[in-house]
Amino acid sequence: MDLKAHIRKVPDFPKPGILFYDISTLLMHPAAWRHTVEALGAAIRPHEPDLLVGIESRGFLTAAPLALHLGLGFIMVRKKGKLPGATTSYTYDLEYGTDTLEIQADAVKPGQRVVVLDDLLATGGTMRATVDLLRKQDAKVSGVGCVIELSFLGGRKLLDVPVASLVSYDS
Ligand SMILES: O=P(O)(O)OC[C@H]1O[C@H](OP(=O)(O)OP(=O)(O)O)[C@H](O)[C@@H]1O
Ligand SMILES: Nc1ncnc2[nH]cnc12
Repeated sequence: MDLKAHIRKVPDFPKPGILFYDISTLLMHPAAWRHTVEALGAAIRPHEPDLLVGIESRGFLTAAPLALHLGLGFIMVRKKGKLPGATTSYTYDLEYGTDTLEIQADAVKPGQRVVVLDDLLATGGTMRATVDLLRKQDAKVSGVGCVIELSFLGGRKLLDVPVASLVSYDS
């Protein structure tokens, strides 16, 4: 299956000069989306996760069906202030300013193996911050996965765990 044929490229979104890789067209094609979920499942199963983690918001679309497919629980990592109850948070640097991600404090038990999913890996900052957040909660991050990797941005260099991606763009 040619997944690239189902990923729409939108020039100058959300800012001039950015080429946006849009999974909306992939989500609208059930056969291609099923293939995507199954292929990600095959790629991350060897990491033997106890739980899957999705990063708000497009990471939820990726991780939640995959968790059902693999028969695993699913955990949300959200932007600050969205999760009820006690949370663990992690603040990281952006090009300008900072951002904060949160997880519910009781979501992962110490030592549990987790795999983190997102739709797309670009600079790797979001994925790296999520891995650090999970480690703050003593989770064992056994790998990460994404549908799309923008390899020219070098995101995987920020990560010290195996990275699975289904399609890669090198420019
Ligand atoms: O590797 P990075 O440079 O950190 O970029 C990748 C992140 O950017 C996008 O999310 P975005 O912040 O646009 O949020 P969304 O999923 O809610 O659209 C994408 O879904 C990843 O989470
Ligand atoms: N070029 C891009 N397309 C879609 N999502 C992104 N997240 C970060 N960079 C992106």
